[in-house]
Amino acid sequence: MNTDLKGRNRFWKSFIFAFSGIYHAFKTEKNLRFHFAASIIVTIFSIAFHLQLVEWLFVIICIFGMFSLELINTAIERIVDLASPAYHPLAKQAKDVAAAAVLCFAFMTIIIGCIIFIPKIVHFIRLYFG
Ligand SMILES: Nc1ncnc2c1ncn2[C@@H]1O[C@H](COP(=O)(O)OP(=O)(O)OP(=O)(O)O)[C@@H](O)[C@H]1O
Repeated sequence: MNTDLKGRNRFWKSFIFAFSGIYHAFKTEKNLRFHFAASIIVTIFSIAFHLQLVEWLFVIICIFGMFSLELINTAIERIVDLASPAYHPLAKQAKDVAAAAVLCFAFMTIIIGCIIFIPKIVHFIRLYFG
């Protein structure tokens, strides 16, 4: 019973720690705030264009995937700053490779966004202005 309660406390505490991580990253990383603004705009467009279920799934994967990668990138930056405050070529590689992972995912989201939204935007323009 006692260990049950301890386990449950630990479970909720891990949520609180995770949310404080999100809060810290949001406060300090302007890229994360940019992604947040972009994801709100994409969500508004998704609602306006009445996306199909599969399209919504791709949009959700892109939004949350981007946030997750950006948070991991922030964690790597902090670890590198802690381990190597002075310049070191390995510290540079670690930060640059982590940033490259974010960039790769960002390219993927742009391609998926173009595949989903360009035909809908073209259809909209033809319907109302063509
Ligand atoms: N300790 C270090 N040793 C070597 N190169 C570094 C080190 N710290 C940063 N760099 C290089 O400088 C770049 C910018 O690092 P900086 O810490 O200013 O920004 P960041 O933490 O990578 O990104 P952000 O601006 O999103 O916080 C890194 O991508 C890396 O190439």
